[in-house]
Amino acid sequence: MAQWCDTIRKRYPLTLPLFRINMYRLLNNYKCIPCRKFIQRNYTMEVSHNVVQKEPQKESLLHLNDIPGPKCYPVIGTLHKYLPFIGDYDAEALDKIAWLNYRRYGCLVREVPGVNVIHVYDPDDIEAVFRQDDRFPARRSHLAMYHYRKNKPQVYNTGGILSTNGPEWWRLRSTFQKNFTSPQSVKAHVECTDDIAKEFVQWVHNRKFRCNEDFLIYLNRLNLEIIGAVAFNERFDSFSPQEQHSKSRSSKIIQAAFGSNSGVMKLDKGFLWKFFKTPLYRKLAQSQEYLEKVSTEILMKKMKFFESNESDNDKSLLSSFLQQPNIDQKDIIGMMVDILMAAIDTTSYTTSFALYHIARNPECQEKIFMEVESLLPEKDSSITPNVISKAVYTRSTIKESLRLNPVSVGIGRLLQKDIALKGYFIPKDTVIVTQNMVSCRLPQYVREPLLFKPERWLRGSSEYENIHPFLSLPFGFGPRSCIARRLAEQNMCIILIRLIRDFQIQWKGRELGIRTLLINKPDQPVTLSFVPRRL
Ligand code: HEM
Repeated sequence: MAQWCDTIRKRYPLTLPLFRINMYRLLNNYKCIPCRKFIQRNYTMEVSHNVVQKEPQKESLLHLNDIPGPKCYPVIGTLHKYLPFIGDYDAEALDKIAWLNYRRYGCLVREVPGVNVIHVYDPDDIEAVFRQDDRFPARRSHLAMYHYRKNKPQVYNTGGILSTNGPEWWRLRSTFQKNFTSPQSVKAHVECTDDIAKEFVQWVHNRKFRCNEDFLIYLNRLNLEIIGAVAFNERFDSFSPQEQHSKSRSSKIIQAAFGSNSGVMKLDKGFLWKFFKTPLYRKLAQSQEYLEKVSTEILMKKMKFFESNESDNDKSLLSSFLQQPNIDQKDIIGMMVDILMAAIDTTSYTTSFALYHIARNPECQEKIFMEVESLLPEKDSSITPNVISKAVYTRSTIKESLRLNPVSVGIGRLLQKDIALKGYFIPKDTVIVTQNMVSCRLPQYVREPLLFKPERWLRGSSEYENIHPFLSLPFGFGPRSCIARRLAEQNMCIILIRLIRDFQIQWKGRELGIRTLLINKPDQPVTLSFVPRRL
């Protein structure tokens, strides 16, 4: 204890002058207990990180309610922080709130927007959260969508893989993931993805972009085409003039995927939709209905195709789903809707940020080009799984872009067991949000964290850094992590290789920030220019 007090007295005047008076008052009044709390909150790097406890001893730990955070009132908890005019938190700027919370309260923060939510910033603690030996890791999210699907038993068996927890989630996950995760089945989609990427590059050549156009619109269309082909063996013809119309099928799917995703977090925080159909709930329901309709049509078509025994060349995920014995049509419809919801915005936003960083870092762009040129000496050489595995620099560019701009600020978990973090007792059923996006930008974890440096991920490079494995988790972690990680990384790699092989890309906008709508959306148009390369 004496050593801890010395640590505070030595370091505190330099680092936290504003809290000086309070600190000494606390030390005098409570001897070393506040000292312990203080260190737990602020100087956690110096305290033992051995936080993974098999059975945390509740009596010797601090209470959850003692975790620092915004003031909590009866009934409304900390929701007042999000109220217009009264609160200073903006629900579409969760990254900024996370910064504010970190600076105000330290690396473990408690908010109560209806339920206890603990924000975790230290990668050692993030590891402790994910290393719990859960059979069925759970999230408390997509609550309204779960409610909507459970009230439609004629269409769905469950709330779907995104929103369902427990053994029912595992039934879906263990069945569907076989086709998503095995390296062989993912590699089988390289050829068709490359064909679509080639068509897209040709379209960009012909299109002659104006500098103020939002490239995201077209990345959405591209990713709809790719996921349509890979998952359902279905083309949407999204780049045809008639499909560019806002009432076309492809436009409506893209709108419905966004309409489903964008309301999730606000609906999770609210509860009125449980009693009557609020406008946001109605928007979610309409979006889900449209995705259901399209999925059902595609499924029916595919089943007829199957019956006629013409499906031998069909390598789509849907074709393999239809051969699974322990799922039925309703499970498949749920999964198809989840795929449409989860695939388009995530991959398009991630690719937008990658292009943004690459365009703003010409040296990095040149290195990618050199790599791509050596792998594809002719522009129309095919991309193969071998090319992707050798595109090491391009892949580290994607990794670095996801470090700075992950699709979600962090990962949510509903604790399945009691745990201890930083000397606090965190009971089962508490919601944890790991704040990876903020932590990834902190200098104690990454050197020059705001610089875009793919080399920091490259083993063998002089700039390689041994980054904590739980710092950047863009696809989550463990059995509940993104089911399509390999596929998404492969798709992005193919898109980048194709675009950079043909164009020099320049950024024409201001600094790109995010709107946090479950999936972090660029906060302004993605304005790029594409200068064709001569070679
Ligand atoms: C760059 C692209 C993508 C990123 C960054 C991403 C990221 C994520 C993250 C962070 C999660 C939550 C993981 C967790 O809780 O541990 C997740 C879950 C999920 N993702 Fe992705 N994703 C991407 C693309 C896709 C695609 C293309 C699909 C579908 C084809 C997809 C389908 C899913 C599904 C179904 C889940 C829920 C898994 C479960 O709860 O068991 N994702 N994704």
